[in-house]
Amino acid sequence: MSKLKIAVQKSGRLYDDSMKILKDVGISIDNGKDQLKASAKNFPLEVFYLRNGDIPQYLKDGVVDAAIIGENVLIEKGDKISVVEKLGFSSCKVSIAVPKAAKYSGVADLEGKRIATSYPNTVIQFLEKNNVKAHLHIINGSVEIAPNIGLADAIVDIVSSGSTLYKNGLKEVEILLKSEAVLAVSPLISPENQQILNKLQFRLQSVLRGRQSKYVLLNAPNDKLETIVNILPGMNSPTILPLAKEGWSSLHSVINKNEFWEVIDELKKNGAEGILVCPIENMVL
Ligand SMILES: Nc1ncnc2c1ncn2[C@@H]1O[C@H](COP(=O)(O)OP(=O)(O)OP(=O)(O)O)[C@@H](O)[C@H]1O
Ligand SMILES: O=P(O)(O)OC[C@H]1O[C@H](OP(=O)(O)OP(=O)(O)O)[C@H](O)[C@@H]1O
Ligand SMILES: [Mg+2]
Repeated sequence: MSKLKIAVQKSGRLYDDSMKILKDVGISIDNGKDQLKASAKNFPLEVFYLRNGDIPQYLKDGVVDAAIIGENVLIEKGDKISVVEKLGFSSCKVSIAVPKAAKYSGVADLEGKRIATSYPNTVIQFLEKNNVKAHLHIINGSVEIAPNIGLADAIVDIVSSGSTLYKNGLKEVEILLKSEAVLAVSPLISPENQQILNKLQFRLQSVLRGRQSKYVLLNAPNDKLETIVNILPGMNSPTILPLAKEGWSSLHSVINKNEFWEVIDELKKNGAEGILVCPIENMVL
């Protein structure tokens, strides 16, 4: 039987969350990452542990059928590779930064300047779009140090919390793109493996939906139920069950996890008691 070949980062920022999401969709992987290749026990899947930066080429060549990869890397070197699902972790930006004291009033200020980066294609595209000519200095890591050692006037690199920029005396001046981990697919995937990918994607979607939502249970006097239903955002058809206590009910529903905390005081003020908020593992539509 055919197996879907999926690449994940061997080690680095994407590794833990990639393995976690595969585990959460119920796939258990046999071997440790030292094997470079491992089979799933209970799903037709083989995992290849690779460098994030090498994955676009493996996808293009059809060496792997799919990958969990940083979207920014695909934008840099993944033409023809399609993204089928955003996975909601490893969020970051690819930004231009300059020394804190430097004057910057717009992209035109980069004309003739030296820019250090590990993402040359992304930078070239941005400069061309803005009709600016600059000199690129391509380096593989520790890009933020380049202005301090006199190697560049500006950098383009990943920014997340901004602390690396801060520590190196730099300020973010332009955001070129926003990125997160994604599920990408090879243009050469076979129809048979596409079927397996569809199954995997279905499971991923149910886990991602679950991660976005909370299951809420609360008790309330019957005469307050209508008000409470109206307070809860995006509530669709809550379950209402009578409690043993006369005149009271229990109300159950699923709500977006970001919305719940905003209304909790309102709920309490309107008579809700014993509020429980539980995680959801899977939400199958
Ligand atoms: N500070 C960060 N915060 C959030 N996400 C990040 C951060 N740095 C990188 N990422 C995301 O995680 C991906 C992997 O980053 P990481 O630094 O682990 O590997 P890499 O050096 O880019 O790749 P390779 O596996 O080829 O060594 C990046 O492509 C980006 O999408
Ligand atoms: O805005 P921040 O939260 O500080 O994150 C940004 C930093 O994180 C990444 O480096 P990483 O730590 O992955 O090291 P690397 O250069 O070895 O990949 C990236 O290259 C930036 O340097
Ligand atoms: Mg890194």
